[in-house]
Amino acid sequence: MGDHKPSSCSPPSGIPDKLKYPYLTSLNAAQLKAVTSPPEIPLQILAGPGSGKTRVLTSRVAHLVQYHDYRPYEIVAVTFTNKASSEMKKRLQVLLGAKQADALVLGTFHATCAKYLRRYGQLIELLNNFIIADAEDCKKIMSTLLKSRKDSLEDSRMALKEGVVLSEISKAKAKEESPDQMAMRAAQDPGTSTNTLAIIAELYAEYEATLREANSLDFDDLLVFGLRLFRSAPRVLESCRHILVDEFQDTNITQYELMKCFAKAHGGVSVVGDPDQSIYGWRSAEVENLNKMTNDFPGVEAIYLEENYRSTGSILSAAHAIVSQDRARIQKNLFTSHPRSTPVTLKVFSTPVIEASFIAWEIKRLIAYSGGTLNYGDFAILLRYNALSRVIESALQKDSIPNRIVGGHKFFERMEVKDLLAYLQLADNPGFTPAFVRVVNTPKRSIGDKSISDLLNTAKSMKISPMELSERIIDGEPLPAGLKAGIKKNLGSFVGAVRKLRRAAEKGSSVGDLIRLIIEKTGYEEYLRASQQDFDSRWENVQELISYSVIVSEEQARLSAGETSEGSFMPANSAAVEAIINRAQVEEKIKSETRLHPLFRRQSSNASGSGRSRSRSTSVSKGKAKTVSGDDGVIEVLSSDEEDMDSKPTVTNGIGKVKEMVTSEMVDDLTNAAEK
Ligand SMILES: Nc1ncnc2c1ncn2[C@@H]1O[C@H](COP(=O)(O)OP(=O)(O)OP(=O)(O)O)[C@@H](O)[C@H]1O
Repeated sequence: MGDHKPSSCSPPSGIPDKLKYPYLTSLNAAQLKAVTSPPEIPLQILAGPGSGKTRVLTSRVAHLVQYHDYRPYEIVAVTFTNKASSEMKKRLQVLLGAKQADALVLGTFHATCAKYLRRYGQLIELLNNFIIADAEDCKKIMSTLLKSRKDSLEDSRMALKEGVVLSEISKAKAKEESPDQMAMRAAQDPGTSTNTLAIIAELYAEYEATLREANSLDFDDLLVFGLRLFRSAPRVLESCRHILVDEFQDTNITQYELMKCFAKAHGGVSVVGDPDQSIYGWRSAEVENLNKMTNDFPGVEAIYLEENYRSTGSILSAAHAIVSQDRARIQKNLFTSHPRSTPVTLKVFSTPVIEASFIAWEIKRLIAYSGGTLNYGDFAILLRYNALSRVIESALQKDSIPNRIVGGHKFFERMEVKDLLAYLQLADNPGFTPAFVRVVNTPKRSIGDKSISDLLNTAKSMKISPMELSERIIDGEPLPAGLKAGIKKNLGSFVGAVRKLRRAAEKGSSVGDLIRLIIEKTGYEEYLRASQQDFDSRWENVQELISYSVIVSEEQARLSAGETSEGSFMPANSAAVEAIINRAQVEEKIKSETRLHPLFRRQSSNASGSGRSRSRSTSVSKGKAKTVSGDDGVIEVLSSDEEDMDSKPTVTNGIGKVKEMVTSEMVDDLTNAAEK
């Protein structure tokens, strides 16, 4: 650690006169101790939720200025988000006045580093007019790099997406790992995913070169280059006498190193954090930084803020009963002067379905009990992971409780669920074009938009389905005019997978086994892993779909016991496939009540269908599966893509290109199948 330089104005001992420093009057004893702790003693403020840490942090800054006579520019205060820093600034403007508050170095780690790099970047050969590449810019760079490797990636059946590669690069930068070091890591650990890592390391090197050529820094570079600057020219931080870090539990290795650089000149450091609230492990946060600080800064003082001003006593004791089971946890005992109030209820259910029904029932009960003071918008349901939403969505829908998934899609609207259902639909009904469009190139098989539109156009002119056309091509029929010779090779694995699926279905494989077969024959798991950042969550959805199919199959078996299903395509499992698809359809029905998809509108106005009606609609009624009257049960499974297209303009652009080449009916199909 750097040498301690005594503060120019040593603090008088004891607690200052509160009347002279009004911000001290609203603090409790622990808060007061934290705010007035001598600035040269490294300080950890361990603050529980709702214990006033923002108040303490801002008061401490005010105290450094007003009591210890620090110049505002000698204080660096780092927050985790821009929102938090503007909130802090507002409060400091009140405490110190606008002029002094504006002179503080206040912002996120990224913004603070950017400030120093603009001023001193030339010391590390960085032009000070560098451009900060935002997420969209980075995606474009990576997309160009991936395109230039398209053939080799396809040869090795690798479907790398920009987001996945960028996320790996970001993780590497968070721990100061260079492209060469990443390549070494890949070489040391052989395996399939390591092969992917080796390619990512190469892309990382190319990505860095592209950024440097354009005099650009991405967000992570701001930290990496900041660190480089502060290490090679520590004098630029001479003026920093005290650094304060908010949400310290969420700092990563690079941010911790930055903090050390800021504290080096004068040793003044205060951090506020709560290890119990560390939620950014997935973004390289190192809760260990709290322990590291104890070693790196001798004499660290820890002050605990344990009085909670936000929650009732019951909520606090329930929370404590849970977190205190972590033996390695830094002990904190939150208390509150609020009453205990209504106890927290813990209910244990024998099945997820019963649990979900209870949740729906309880919401209705509480609304009725509140005499209208509560409504649906006042309830939140937290889930441990995404895949759990399926049962709960189902229960809420049964009880007509309107709901939305925050920050994601409903279960049956999720990409992976729709992909797998589309394969089932295609095996079941080869004439169903939207399913064909959705999965003919999923996972990637080098069948681009142009090839798909050629297939659709040719099939239409031959009055057959594109699936049938694909099968004929694979069976050796002469390639119709308008199709490129290479298409046969690329269609091979797709047709093969659909046929295997169809055969298994005819033999009566369960729906769960059919889904497993799709995954195996198409390499869907590997595809998801390589193309989706949130692979784990998506894979859980796949597992949930399999579990759901088992439940539905059992229900269907009970319902149709004793009935024969003569002439149906998949005798043993058709009703289950239907029921799953209809479940997705019901979801869509609810959504389309307010926003009808064009394709759905057409179906509604022409219920007899346009040749896309399901070949086995009879088996639905036989199996007594829940249907939506008058609609083609399958069309709607894909129609929720409209929402995805709204939110992802690049996809719309891609579709726009295809639209020029196909008929309007096909456009609807393509529109339905577009996603990602
Ligand atoms: N000493 C105090 N006396 C009365 N109210 C207080 C005191 N300290 C904090 N509060 C109140 O407690 C609430 C939480 O404060 P604050 O937002 O500063 O907490 P926090 O610890 O930053 O919260 P979070 O859990 O969001 O991190 C606020 O309404 C604040 O006004």
